Amino acid sequence: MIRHYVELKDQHPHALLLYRVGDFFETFFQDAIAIARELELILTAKDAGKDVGKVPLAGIPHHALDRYCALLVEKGFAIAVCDQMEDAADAQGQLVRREITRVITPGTILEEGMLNARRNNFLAAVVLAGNHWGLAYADVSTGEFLTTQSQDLEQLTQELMRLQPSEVLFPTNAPDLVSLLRPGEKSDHLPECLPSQFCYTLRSQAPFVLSEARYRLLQRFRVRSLEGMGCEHLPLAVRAAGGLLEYVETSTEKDMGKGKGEGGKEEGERGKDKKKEADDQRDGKTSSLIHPSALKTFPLQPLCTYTLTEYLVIDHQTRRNLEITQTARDGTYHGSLLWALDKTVTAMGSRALRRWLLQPLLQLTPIHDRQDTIAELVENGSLRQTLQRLLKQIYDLERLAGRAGSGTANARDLVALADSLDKLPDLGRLVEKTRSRYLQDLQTVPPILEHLGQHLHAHLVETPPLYLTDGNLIRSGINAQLDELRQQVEADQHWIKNLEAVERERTGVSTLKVGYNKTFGYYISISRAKAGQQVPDGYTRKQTLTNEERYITQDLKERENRIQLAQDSLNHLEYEIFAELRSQVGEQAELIRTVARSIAAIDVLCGLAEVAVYQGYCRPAIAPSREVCLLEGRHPVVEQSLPAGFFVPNDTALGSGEGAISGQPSAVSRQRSVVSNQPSAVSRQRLAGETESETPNSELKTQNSKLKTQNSKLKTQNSPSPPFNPLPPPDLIVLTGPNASGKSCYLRQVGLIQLMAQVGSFVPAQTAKLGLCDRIFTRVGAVDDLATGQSTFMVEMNETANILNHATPRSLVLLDEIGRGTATFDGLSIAWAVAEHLATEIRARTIFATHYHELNELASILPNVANYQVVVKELPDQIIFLHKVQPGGADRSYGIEAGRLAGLPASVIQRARQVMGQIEKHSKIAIGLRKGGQTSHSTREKNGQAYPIDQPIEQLDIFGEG
Ligand SMILES: Nc1ncnc2c1ncn2[C@@H]1O[C@H](COP(=O)(O)OP(=O)(O)OP(=O)(O)O)[C@@H](O)[C@H]1O
Repeated sequence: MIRHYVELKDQHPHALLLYRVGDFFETFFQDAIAIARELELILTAKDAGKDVGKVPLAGIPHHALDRYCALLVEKGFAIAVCDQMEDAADAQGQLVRREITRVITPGTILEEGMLNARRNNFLAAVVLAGNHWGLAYADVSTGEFLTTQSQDLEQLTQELMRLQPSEVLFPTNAPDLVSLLRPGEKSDHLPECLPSQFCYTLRSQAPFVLSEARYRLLQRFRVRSLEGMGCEHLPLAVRAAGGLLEYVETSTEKDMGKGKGEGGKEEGERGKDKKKEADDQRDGKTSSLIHPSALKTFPLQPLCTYTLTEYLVIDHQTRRNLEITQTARDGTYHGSLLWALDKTVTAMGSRALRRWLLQPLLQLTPIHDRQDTIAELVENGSLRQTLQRLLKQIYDLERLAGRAGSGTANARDLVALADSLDKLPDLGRLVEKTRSRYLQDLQTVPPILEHLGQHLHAHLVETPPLYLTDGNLIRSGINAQLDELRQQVEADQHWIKNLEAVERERTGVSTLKVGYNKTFGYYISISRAKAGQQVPDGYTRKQTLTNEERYITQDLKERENRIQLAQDSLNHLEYEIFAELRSQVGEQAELIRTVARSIAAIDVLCGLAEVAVYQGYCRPAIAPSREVCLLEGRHPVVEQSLPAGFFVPNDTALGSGEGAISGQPSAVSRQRSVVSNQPSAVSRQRLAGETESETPNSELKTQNSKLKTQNSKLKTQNSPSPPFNPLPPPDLIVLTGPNASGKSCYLRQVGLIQLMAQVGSFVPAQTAKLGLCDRIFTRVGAVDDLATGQSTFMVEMNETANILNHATPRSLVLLDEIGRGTATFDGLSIAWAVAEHLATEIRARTIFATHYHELNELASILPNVANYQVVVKELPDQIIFLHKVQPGGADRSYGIEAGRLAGLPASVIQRARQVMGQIEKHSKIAIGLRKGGQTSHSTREKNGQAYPIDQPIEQLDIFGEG
């Protein structure tokens, strides 16, 4: 047995091998040590013979296989399940025949209990060629199969972070090709651009070679060219997709028992195995893990090619900072944007919403389509509610179709699918008179699906058993042979039922009974007292118990055999009829999934309409401009977390000019860019203490005033703009305010509203006018990244560098404090330079929240910068947070007050106040900057750059009085 184990292990070295021995799935050697550690099981030892000695052993009870497998897969292990294919008794002293029945890897799960209904389970494949890359991904449970190709490895990392694949295939020339690298495991064969938190399966290069990959795709989808799939001319995308397909196809081949090993099955033995499967399942012996005789192949949808530029780019940091699908603090769903918006009623809808939030759109038409549908569902509340009631009754069609297509659906799955298909005509009628595109998509139900639902109902009983080989799946009146067999079994069972009365009368033994047990089958029992007197004619003793004797008769045995045979034929026939039904469903898997996607979209839109109604959202006007214009905007998550009416809404006005969107700068932006060519000079002059009237560049001034006029004109045309500030909307807002006043909240609210608008959702504001943006960047208080050995400050600088290198005038940049992790003046200088660069060189729409009040100076230097502050009310002993954003800059942070509220000892607070007094009195830099350069600055040249220097700074005497 150990030798067989080792042989199998050699064939599946990347997987933990669970080997059925009686009631346990055992593991030996390293696998035993691994599962004992991972599952907290007891590690024992087994004697493996004289030559080997004791080997480590750990096992799990057979009935708990699914649960333990789910745990292991979640931890990133692959598992090979080796089951017994015959009873130990049948083996007659030989080694029991065993086979690998299923190989599960994190990316190829189909088992319902192991999948999260509300999110996709992606398997990805990556191909690299220098700085270029190809990425394909598939969800084998829902059939999605996509591929793309691009350059810039950073983008690849970001795309993988968006997908969060459960397993990534990577071709390499590594000698150890079969190993599966668990999250965090390092390998020399993995390039740095592949994030280490995923599971990697190293594959050979062969299936990823272009010709091989292309051929496989052509074969699979029965096409002559990949043109229709959009990737004929994208070699890296084709290679990744072909390599992924090969993995999926070979995993199923393996699962089908095509692998070598002791138990390679002959065709003739299949029937016997089915019977064995039936027996085992009846006895509750086997797990519900997909059986090899059932698993065909994963039905994947035709390959789709996508480009990264189709969607709003949200990098991983921004996804985390905006808490789109999980909170930044503890990674929970509760408290995320998804949580606030998810009012879907189906698993398909929930998965779709997650996808939509992670891929906001860049094109106006699809955004308008979604908005139109939400608007219709907002207006027509009764339609929305009836739709949601109906949607609730629809099961996960995407995954049910997948299980049918892969031959793993059970009868309950098909009944659920039929019930769901039955609802389609009702859905169609309900949306008959609707106007918007998504609702109209549901108007026509493909007749073939309507018929399929009826067909399934006509064949399958209402509540079939869980196991397929137990019979009682198919209704009577469907198949003549089935009816005949059933009648025969019923007649024989009737005969046995009557036997007790007949035999009592014939033998005169009134206590005679007819019974059944698994070992002996049917028997006649007579109490021992009576049996002692007289054994009736034709009775053969079979078993003696304390109080009774058990007999059989020839007639009874014959009937029993007939019942058994008929029942076996019956179960077999039912299974065959069922399998035929299942493959009919499988043939329609693609069509079912198309309908499922329309249903999922409607579910999402109904949910978004519901949130819009109950939370009072508005439909944003989206235009190809640079505007962010919000009246009474709110944070969608914080608002829902606070009691009704507690959230303080705030206005936002940012950015103007249209040209940047289309790539053709408008007059306004052209003029602004003239300004942007000169800013450093201006700011340097300001910093150097020159007043505006002394500015030599009078042309610049004229440009600026023209710009202001144009912007205010634009603003009037683009009403409704909030009556927020009479000046043209700035490109950069410097946002100051005390600790905990609401700066971060405001910043994120603007980002989330922009994102929601590009998802097509209504937004939490009274009115909203938003330009399409190409990227949202955020930089929010960093934490040490110990894993990569980066300090807080370095993480912050990396993130800032990324923003400055990639932001465009179409981007929205949200900066929550920069430069905090270093010396105050270093930090302030960096913050200043970053803000200046964003406002003048990049001209991205930016909100810069900061405690460096000195940055307020920028607004008086640069025309496209404005100051806002979150105001508080100061009482003698405390401050009251008003959470209101208003024009102007705060001059204090009330940090010491925040410390007092947090419970710092009174003596520390008092001392801090004293120290602050001293610093304020003596810090020339701070005072100088705050006074807007009115103090005597001078400039000097260094490396060709002008920069300000202050009067020599006095040594601060913060410990004394003077
Ligand atoms: N507009 C608002 N209405 C009601 N409550 C708000 C509002 N904005 C923020 N808050 C509340 O105030 C708390 C603090 O807000 P936030 O974290 O945004 O402050 P902050 O100014 O960024 O503070 P710090 O400078 O210390 O980072 C939030 O957790 C939220 O509960």
